[in-house]
Amino acid sequence: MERTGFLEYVLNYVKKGVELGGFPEDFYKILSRPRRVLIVNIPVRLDGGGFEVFEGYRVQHCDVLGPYKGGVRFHPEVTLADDVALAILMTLKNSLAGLPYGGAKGAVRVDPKKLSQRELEELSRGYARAIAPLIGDVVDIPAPDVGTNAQIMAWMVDEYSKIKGYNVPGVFTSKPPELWGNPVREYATGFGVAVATREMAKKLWGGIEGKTVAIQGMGNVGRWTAYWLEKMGAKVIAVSDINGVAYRKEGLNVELIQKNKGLTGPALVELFTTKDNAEFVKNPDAIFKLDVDIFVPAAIENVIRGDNAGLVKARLVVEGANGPTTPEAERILYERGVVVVPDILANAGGVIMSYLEWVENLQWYIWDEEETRKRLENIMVNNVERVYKRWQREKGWTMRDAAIVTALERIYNAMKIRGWI
Ligand SMILES: NC(=O)C1=CN([C@@H]2O[C@H](COP(=O)(O)OP(=O)(O)OC[C@H]3O[C@@H](n4cnc5c(N)ncnc54)[C@H](O)[C@@H]3O)[C@@H](O)[C@H]2O)C=CC1
Ligand SMILES: O=C(O)CCC(=O)C(=O)O
Repeated sequence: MERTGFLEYVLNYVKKGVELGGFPEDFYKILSRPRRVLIVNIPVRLDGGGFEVFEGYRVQHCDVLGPYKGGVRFHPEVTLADDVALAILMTLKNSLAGLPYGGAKGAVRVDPKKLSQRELEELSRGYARAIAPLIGDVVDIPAPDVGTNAQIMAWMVDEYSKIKGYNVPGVFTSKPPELWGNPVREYATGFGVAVATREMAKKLWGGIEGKTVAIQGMGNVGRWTAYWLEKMGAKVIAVSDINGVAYRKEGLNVELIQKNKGLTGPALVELFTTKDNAEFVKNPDAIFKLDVDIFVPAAIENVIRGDNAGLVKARLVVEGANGPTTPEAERILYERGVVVVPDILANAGGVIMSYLEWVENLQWYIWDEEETRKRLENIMVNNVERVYKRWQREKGWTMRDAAIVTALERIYNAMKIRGWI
């Protein structure tokens, strides 16, 4: 497997965590490799005739704390090494959140936007069939990530249930509310990012009210972060996607997100410029340089790098995406006094909500939306508080160091007590 920059960066962060936490070197040796990797090839009959075969993966990184858990990415450029990096992040994230889960991640090398609805369904069902021997509701529980959504989870859970011959609702999470899902999961990651931002804004400035925000990426995470941050009193003045940035100094009309639930990505950015008088800046990278209090990268990994970290004007960066900040950028931001709330803390709302949905599914029980959101919010608030306190105690550490060491402690203790190390 060829290592990508992303995997190198994640391993670099883990290695630093193992050193800072005073763990034995063998612990790093174990964590630096996934327990199991499955490579699959999925043939799909194309509408125009003929077949395309798509390569996919399911990486199971570590299950010391419980069943493997993590999303599935549909992206044309995703590699096996990226998937390993994402699976390692899931092990850390699930540990930090206090969930009874290990870490995993899946991926298919495909641009889902280029498939028809029928082709997408065939691919999703084909992927579920291909990984079926290695997953299960107490074994490995996938969910959405970039390029996948609740409809895709519905096809996958249906396919898996057909193989088993009975309904298995808990084998995939983030399903539609009509099919064993919980309405909170659709916005859970963005809601969690907003809660983490609000809690950190209280620490830095005494509150979130009136603080200006720029958000990169208007997919599932970005758009719901914008929605909830505005509800909490922040002023979202810029949002971006691959084609460019929508900017309005007085604050964007974020209600448009709720009113146009079907729209995401570039289409949503365009809506702000046509319906909300926002200025459109054609260069998507303009988002980094804006004079705002808070910047939320919520698109993809490796976007804040050594070459642009110096341009970030925000005092607080909250990682909605997984792995958006490279180690070099992290050092530059740290030296400039920019606080970075790390991915494994900030975007854990998605998997925390997945856990709540899974608990409902295993018991065939249903919680209502308000009750579930309250549970999610309490867990997020407690987790931010725990990591913040640890960070304050350890001079010279970044907030990521504090989060990773806290996550590693739980994993190490479980390995120790099980006799694995
Ligand atoms: N969906 C979830 O529940 C969770 C997602 N994440 C992470 O959050 C990030 C976003 O995920 P989703 O919102 O689910 O994906 P998504 O596929 O719904 O949206 C991603 C958006 O980012 C845009 N984008 C890609 N590159 C960009 C760039 N350079 N500049 C601006 N926009 C760009 C895409 O066009 C798309 O609209 C990923 O890193 C993912 O791993 C993390 C935790 C949970
Ligand atoms: O909800 C889940 O299990 C997936 C979450 C995920 O993939 C992530 O946090 O990156």
